[in-house]
Amino acid sequence: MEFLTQHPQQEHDQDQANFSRELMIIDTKNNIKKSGSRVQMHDQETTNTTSTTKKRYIFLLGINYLCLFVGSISSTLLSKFYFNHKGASRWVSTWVQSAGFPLLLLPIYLPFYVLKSTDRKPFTGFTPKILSLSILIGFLLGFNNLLFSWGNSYLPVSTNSLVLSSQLAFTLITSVIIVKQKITYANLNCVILLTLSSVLLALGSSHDKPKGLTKSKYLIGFFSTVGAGLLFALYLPLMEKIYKKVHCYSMVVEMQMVMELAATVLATMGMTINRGFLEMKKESKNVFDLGEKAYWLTVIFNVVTWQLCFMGTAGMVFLTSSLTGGICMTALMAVNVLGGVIVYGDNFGNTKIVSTLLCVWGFSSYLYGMYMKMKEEEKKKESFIEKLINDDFLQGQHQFVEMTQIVTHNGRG
Ligand SMILES: Nc1nc2[nH]cnc2c(=O)[nH]1
Repeated sequence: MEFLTQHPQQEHDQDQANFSRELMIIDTKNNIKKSGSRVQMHDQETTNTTSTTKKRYIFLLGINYLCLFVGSISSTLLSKFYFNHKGASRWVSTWVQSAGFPLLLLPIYLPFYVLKSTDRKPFTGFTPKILSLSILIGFLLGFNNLLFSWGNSYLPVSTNSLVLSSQLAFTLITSVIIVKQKITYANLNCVILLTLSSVLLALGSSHDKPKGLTKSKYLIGFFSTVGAGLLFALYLPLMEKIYKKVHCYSMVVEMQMVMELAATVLATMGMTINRGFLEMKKESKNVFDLGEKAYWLTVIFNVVTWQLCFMGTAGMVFLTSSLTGGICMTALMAVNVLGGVIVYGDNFGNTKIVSTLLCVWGFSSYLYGMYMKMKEEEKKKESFIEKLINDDFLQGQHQFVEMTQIVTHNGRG
């Protein structure tokens, strides 16, 4: 998708309203420059380009949110499916989170070689700095995946969710520090409501202790989950910061592939050292209670859905901001609970109902705030365009008067 090549360099704004506004203003300015004083014509051109850019932006945003939505819900349900049917390997559940990276070759190569919808050859925009940063962040993501799996496997569901609920608040803090995210009423209100919602969710979850949970294992699980929450809160704004140097969405997918590759190298080293691949074989033959075929299908679907989840997250961060990405992910936690109720018949008590309502309230008020802000920006943009057009028109008139004077003067001479 080459249409987002005009990523503004100086002012990478932190929400999608500003981002699309800037894209449109750049388009507008270019059109105005190109068309000189043919005000009527370029006015039409400007409107067309602006609405096309906006439509494409919204299309891409929709696709990414769909990936995040489908990926997050299905990977959560499938991870639970794996553990419910006696799968127990921490290394396997770490590895499946990144091993699907070759799937990203499809959106990377299809547009250039098959669809021919872009002139940009894949992997051409990488500088050594961007490449090494992608690898570094990939390792960080791999380590996060490991901690996330350890926390999931050692801690009771409720405690794990309770600790993870701090992740969004961490993300707010790190994005203020790293990308200078402004704290507004809308985002603070949303972070507080979603955090409250996750805390309630955790309190309303089952208190089943995994069998054989010793104090030391509990501590390992606790600190793993705290570490995972912190790392993820670091990962989101770091990606946003790097994306300031990225000029198109295609490159975001390519960077994502490099990151997932690095995370997979880490997970594969862990798997090899800890005999994870052998464990996988054993689990498939003797442990998984639905049989070998179901085991491998579960692994494959886990691999695919985790890729959707992470690609959706990266796209959301690029198209909006790290905080909005984090908010969208957290809001999906409540949907994940509903998924558990529908698919596994989990109970849906009062606490979960209140938690879901808080989540819907937090997320919808945030979306409404963004919508209002976008409208305000659009109004500002319209008056800005009008001013540009008028200036352009007046300049054209001025030049015309000057030329007439010269011609008249020369004619007289
Ligand atoms: N730390 C962390 N890792 C994840 N991996 C997938 N989802 C999450 C999440 O919400 N937090």
